[in-house]
Amino acid sequence: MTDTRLPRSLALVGAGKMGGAMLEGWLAAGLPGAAVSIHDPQPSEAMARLCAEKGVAVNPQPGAAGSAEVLVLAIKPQMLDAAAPALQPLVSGETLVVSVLAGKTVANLEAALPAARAIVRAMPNLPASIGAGATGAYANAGTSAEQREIADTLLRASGLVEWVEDEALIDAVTGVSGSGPAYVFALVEALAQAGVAAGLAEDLAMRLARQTVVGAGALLAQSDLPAATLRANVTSPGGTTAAGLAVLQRAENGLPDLVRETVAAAKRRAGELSG
Ligand SMILES: NC(=O)c1ccc[n+]([C@@H]2O[C@H](COP(=O)([O-])OP(=O)(O)OC[C@H]3O[C@@H](n4cnc5c(N)ncnc54)[C@H](O)[C@@H]3O)[C@@H](O)[C@H]2O)c1
Ligand code: PRO
Repeated sequence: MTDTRLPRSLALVGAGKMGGAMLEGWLAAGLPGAAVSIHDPQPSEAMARLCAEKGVAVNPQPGAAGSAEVLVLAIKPQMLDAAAPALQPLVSGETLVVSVLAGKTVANLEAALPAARAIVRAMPNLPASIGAGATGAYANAGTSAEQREIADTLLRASGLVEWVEDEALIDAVTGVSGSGPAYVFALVEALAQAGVAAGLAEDLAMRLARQTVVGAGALLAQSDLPAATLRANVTSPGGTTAAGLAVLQRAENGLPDLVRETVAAAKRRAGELSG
C-alpha cells in the first residue's frame, strides 16, 4: 500500500472469516494497527490476539473518535438492519463505506446508513486470506476518485481487484468468484469420492485429488496460456483424458450446464438477500 492512499482511520464491522482475512491483508500490507478498530461482539481468540499484537482497538465506543474515514462492513447480510443503529456514529458524509455483504445493494446500504454518501460494494473471496483473492467491486456516484483509490488499495491487499460499472453485475461476480472457491473444494471432494469408487483407498484418493487441484491452480497462476490450452495439453488424442472429458463436458447435463445452473442459483440468492 502506498502512504498517500492509506486511510487515517478504518472501522471494520464484523471480523469473522472474511473481515478477518481482509484485516490480516491490510496489516501485512502496512496499514498501522492504530488506525484500525474492529467492531464485533464475538471476535475469535485468534482475532483478539492479532488485534492485541498489532494495536488494533477492539470494540471501542462507536464514534468516540468521530466518524471513520473508511467503514468496512463484513457482517452477515441478514444482520445489516440489526447492526445499523449502533453504527451511525461511525458514519458521516465524508466516510467511505465498503460493504462485502452478499446481495445488499447500495440502496439497502443507504437506507441502513443514511449519512453515507460514498459506498463501494465489494465481493472478495476466501483466498483473500492468503493474498490470492479475486474481488469484484462497484462504486456509487457519491464515491470520489480518491475514495475509489483508497478502496482499490485496501481490496488489492488481498489479491486481484476488478471494478464493474454496473451494480447489478456484483451479484454475478458473487456467483462466479465469491462462491467459486466452494465449487472448487466440492470438486476435490467429488474427485476423491470418484477415486474411491474406482478402487483407491480414501486417504490416497483425497491426497491425489487435493494435490491435483493445487497443482492445476499453481500451473494456471504461473502460465500465460489460456485454460483451454492447458486442458488441451493434458489431453492426448484418443487417450484417457479425452474419454473422461467426453463425459464431463457432454452437451447436455455436463459440467458447462451444471456450472451455469450453479452460478445462476448463487446469483439468484444474492438478489433474494437484498430483500
Ligand atoms: N466467507 C466468504 O467466503 C465470503 C466471501 C465474500 C463475501 N462474504 C461476505 O462476508 C460477510 C461475512 O461473512 P463471513 O463468512 O466472514 O461470516 P462470519 O460469520 O465468519 O463473520 C461474521 C462476523 O460478524 C460478527 N457479527 C455478528 N453480529 C454483529 C454485529 N451486530 N456487529 C458487528 N459484528 C457482528 C460475528 O461475530 C462474526 O465474527 C457476509 O456478508 C458475506 O456475504 C463472505
Ligand atoms: N460466501 C457468501 C455466501 O455464501 C458470499 C459469497 C461467499 O453467501
